[in-house]
Amino acid sequence: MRVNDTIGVLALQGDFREHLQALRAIGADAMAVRTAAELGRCQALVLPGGESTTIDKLARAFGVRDLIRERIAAGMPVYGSCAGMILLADRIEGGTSDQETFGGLDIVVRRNAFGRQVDSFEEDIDIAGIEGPPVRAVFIRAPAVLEVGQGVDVIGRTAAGAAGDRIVAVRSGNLLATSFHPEVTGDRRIHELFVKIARKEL
Ligand SMILES: NC(=O)CC[C@H](N)C(=O)O
Repeated sequence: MRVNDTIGVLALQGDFREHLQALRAIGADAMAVRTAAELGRCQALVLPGGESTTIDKLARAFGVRDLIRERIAAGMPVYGSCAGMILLADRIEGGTSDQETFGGLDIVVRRNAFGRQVDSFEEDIDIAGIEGPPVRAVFIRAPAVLEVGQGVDVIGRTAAGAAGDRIVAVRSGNLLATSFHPEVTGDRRIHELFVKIARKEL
């Protein structure tokens, strides 16, 4: 019997409600996390899209930042979407000088890699490990991955078109990150992938 299957969604800022809804729609036990006690009840965590600097600042203010870092280092499964990808990255290129991340994922990201808000776009992307038609990926002032370390698998990239050939989805062990927002499309396959990773089925 599994002791605890609960997946937390960091609910300090950003589109955490959409992630909670997506997880619940596929039958996962999901809860909003704002405090250390709440994080303690979760065995996995989703870092939503939003504004990575704000989420980092609020995580410090709410006293959960160090705990999140420790749990990631200890192997907690985490999925980061957009700002969440930035927070998971070990390094940021072009970040504000005082911007730190939770880290744990050996990648270098560039914030706002596709331009400004007005340059937001959608593209169909094949994701390694996801069956069926490509995933409709929504990019909103999205980051891109510039470098991946050893042990990090690139599982999705944009086509070499207007957006360029960019790495936008990666997995490293228990950590999954996408530049885009699957929580806004109704296609639950990225969340299903994460739930399988969290349950150690993949
Ligand atoms: N949609 C998003 O999550 C945008 C991320 C935001 N541009 C950041 O740098 O944090």
